[in-house]
Amino acid sequence: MEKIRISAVSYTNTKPFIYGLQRAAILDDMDLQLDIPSDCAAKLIGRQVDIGLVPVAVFPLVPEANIVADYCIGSDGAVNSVFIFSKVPVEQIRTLRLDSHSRTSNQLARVLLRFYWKQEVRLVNGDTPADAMVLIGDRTFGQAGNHAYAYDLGREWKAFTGLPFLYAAWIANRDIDASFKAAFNAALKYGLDHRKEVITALPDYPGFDKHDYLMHKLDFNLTNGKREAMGRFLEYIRQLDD
Ligand SMILES: C=C(O[C@@H]1C=C(C(=O)O)C=C[C@H]1O)C(=O)O
Repeated sequence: MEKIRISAVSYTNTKPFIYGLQRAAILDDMDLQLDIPSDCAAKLIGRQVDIGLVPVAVFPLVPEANIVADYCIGSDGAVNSVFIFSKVPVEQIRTLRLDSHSRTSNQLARVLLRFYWKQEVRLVNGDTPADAMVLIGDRTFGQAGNHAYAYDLGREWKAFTGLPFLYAAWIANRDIDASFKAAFNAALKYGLDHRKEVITALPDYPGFDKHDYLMHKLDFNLTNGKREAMGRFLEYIRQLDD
């Protein structure tokens, strides 16, 4: 059998899933690759992999996109790893630097600035100085106190919409065999059920509570509320360029 090629996020948020997949009966049926989120997206869109844990902002770009798992990267309120770090309060932000690792959170920042905070901002790339920047993943751990203003975008989305948020989901770009999907879901669940072991094996990050992050801030269940949030979010993204 051809191996199923899978791209998963290389951050701490995905470690419970990796723990489960590495102990799964289907381990030999998979070619598991770890990538930053923007590369997960590019590989799934370009058909270099069959399944990816991909940022929801790119769903419309994935050919034959179909969700293959009941688990995801989400939060219900603050997530503690998706931020706008800013030199000024949000109503004074004029320039925003995006994060090259991100697809969803860059768009979430733009959506919140436009429709929630009602700010017009200019986007800048690379090392260009800016009033504020988007930063996601492990590079944010313990960093909130080092910036004049830190806006947790999971918290702000909930304040805006009352909804949880879906950052990334397990998406395929073709039909996946039902028995593989069942085993894949079981492996993800096994990893989530063993989060305590995963947390114990992680390094400590100064000023960052890894237990709280993986047990409480991240919410891994792909609920109806998160699906609703995805629909709302994709609709806002469409309106951004109007
Ligand atoms: C919560 C997070 O969720 C993620 C954010 C993503 C994005 O902004 O494109 C994509 C995948 C997830 O890793 C995080 O990375 O901190």
